[in-house]
Amino acid sequence: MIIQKQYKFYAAHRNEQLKDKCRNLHGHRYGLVCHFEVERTGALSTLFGDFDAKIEPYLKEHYDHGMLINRTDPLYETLQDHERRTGERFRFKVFDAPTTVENLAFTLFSEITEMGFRLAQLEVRETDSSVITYTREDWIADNRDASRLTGGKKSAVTE
Ligand SMILES: Nc1nc2c(c(=O)[nH]1)N=C([C@H](O)[C@H](O)COP(=O)(O)OP(=O)(O)OP(=O)(O)O)CN2
Repeated sequence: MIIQKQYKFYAAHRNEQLKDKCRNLHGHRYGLVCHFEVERTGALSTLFGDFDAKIEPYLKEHYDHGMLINRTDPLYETLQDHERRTGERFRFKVFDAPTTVENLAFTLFSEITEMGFRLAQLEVRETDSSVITYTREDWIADNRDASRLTGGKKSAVTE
C-alpha cells in the first residue's frame, strides 16, 4: 500500500554553474509529495501523524527559510565571511554538489529514509511548471555512483 504525504518549505538557492537566470540568487516554495510504502497490519498502517512528527520539524530546522548552497560556490565563502564579521547566522543547507532539484531529491530521499520510512518515490516541485519524480531506482543508482550528482567529481551531498 502507498500513503501519499505532502510537505513544503521555502528556500533560497542558485545554480552557479549555469549561465542563465538560475545563476541569480532566488527563492522557491519547494513542494514535496512523498509516496511511502507501508504494511497494513490491521485497520491502520502507519499513522499519518507519524510521518508528520518526524518530517515537518526536520524540514523546519534544516530547510525552511534557509539557503541551499553548493560548498564549492564562492558565494558560500562570502556569506560565511559575513557571518564571521557580523555574528549574524544564516540557515545553510550545504550540498557537495550543485543545488539542482535532482540533487535536492536525492538528499531528501536519503534523509527521509534515514528517519525509518520507505519511500517508493518522491516528487519535488521547484516552480509552478516544473516537478521531478524521483524513484527508488533513481536513488539506488545515485548511491551506487555518487558522481552522477556532480557530473564527475566523486563526492555526495550534504550537511
Ligand atoms: N533539470 C533541471 N532544470 C532546471 C533546474 C533544475 O534544478 N533541474 N533548475 C532551474 C532553476 O533553478 C529555476 O529556478 C527553475 O527554472 P524554470 O523552470 O525555467 O523557471 P520558471 O518556471 O520561472 O520559468 P518560466 O518558464 O519562465 O516560467 C532551471 N532548470
